[in-house]
Amino acid sequence: MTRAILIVLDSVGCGAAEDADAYGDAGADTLGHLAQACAEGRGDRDGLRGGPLKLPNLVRLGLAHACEASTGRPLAGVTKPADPTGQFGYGVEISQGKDTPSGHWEIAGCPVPFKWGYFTALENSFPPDLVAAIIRDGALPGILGNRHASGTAIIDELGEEHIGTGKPICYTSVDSVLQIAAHEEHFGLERLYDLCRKVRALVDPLRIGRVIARPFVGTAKTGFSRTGDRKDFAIPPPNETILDRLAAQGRAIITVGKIGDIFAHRATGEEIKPFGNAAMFEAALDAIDRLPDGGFCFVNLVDFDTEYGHRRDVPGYAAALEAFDALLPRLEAKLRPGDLTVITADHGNDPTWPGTDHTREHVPILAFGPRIAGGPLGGRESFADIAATLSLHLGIGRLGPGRPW
Ligand SMILES: O=P(O)(O)O[C@H]1O[C@H](CO)[C@@H](O)[C@H]1O
Ligand SMILES: [Mn+2]
Ligand SMILES: [Mn+2]
Repeated sequence: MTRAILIVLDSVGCGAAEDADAYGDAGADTLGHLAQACAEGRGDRDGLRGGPLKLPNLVRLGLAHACEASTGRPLAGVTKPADPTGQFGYGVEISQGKDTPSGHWEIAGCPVPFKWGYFTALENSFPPDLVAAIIRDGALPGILGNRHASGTAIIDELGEEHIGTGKPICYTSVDSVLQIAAHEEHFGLERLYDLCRKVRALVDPLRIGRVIARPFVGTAKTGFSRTGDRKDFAIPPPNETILDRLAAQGRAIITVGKIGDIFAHRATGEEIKPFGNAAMFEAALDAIDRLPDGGFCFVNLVDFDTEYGHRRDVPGYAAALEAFDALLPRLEAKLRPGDLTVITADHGNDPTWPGTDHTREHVPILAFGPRIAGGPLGGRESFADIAATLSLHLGIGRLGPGRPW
């Protein structure tokens, strides 16, 4: 029997998609622009990192080849090996949107067949009847925000007023999200989760992908910071995913990071949710040790997106990728002969791009394992090719509309 390990590097896109223009993202390129910025010295930060982007293990597996296949341009400052040891290519998203659920569901074999609802108005983003229902169902004195915002900026701006008034901070973005920030101590964490559950029910008819609890701590004096207790309340995937098929066949499933939230906890097996990429990587290593034959380990590493992409932090993004790269050999050392590991991403979040939102991009696909011969996978017409390949590898019958490689 074989095992499969799927790692999503959240937001690590590799070049604008064919339809990026429709999203205002023509020319975006998370990995390409990151490498370019680092090669030009814009990725330097004292005490953190400096110089060109150094990803020797990912590049050995074929990352630079995958990027070049996607964009037609070499990754700046990165030397490509003659023969990558992994299978390498890139994926094109067929689902609409450029957010986490669409990307992950399509990777898992379930492209999104409908259009998401969005709150498009930059100010007064939520319709008055929704605001009234949130206040009523949440027994709230009112809400703050009610606009498009960056989550770190809006708690700096409204955190103090939130503490003083007891009104939670509600905001959105170009994604299909309604986010609620509230102070863990003054408002209460469980109360915030409870409010999010109520709001989840209110926005179901609007096809909003996620209601996201954004707890924070601190004071106006010390500054406010978000905690690791973020929780996403997603709608469930509309069709069968590889997780559903595996669970139905009694296979072992271990999910690490926010995978449980993204799939609305349906067939997500043993969920492990530590805080931060490093802790999640350790949890993934431990999961691989414990994963029995026929099992599936599905990991999301979110810091690239949350901590660095949305914050447009080039040195931070580069350092996080380099840290992941440095850990990869420990994962490779744990693989057994029948294992297949796939590393990919769910969308882009170009840290050099205007604004603070995701970017509609291709995603890199790297596949490797002790008995997997390296070579090109080309451009895959859907992220669902990943689920198709993994399902055949695991012997559960070809899953979803994707084409296996
Ligand atoms: O600025 P923060 O709160 O991190 O928000 C970001 O997080 C959401 C989920 O990824 C995105 O839609 C984006 O708006
Ligand atoms: Mn994401
Ligand atoms: Mn994001």
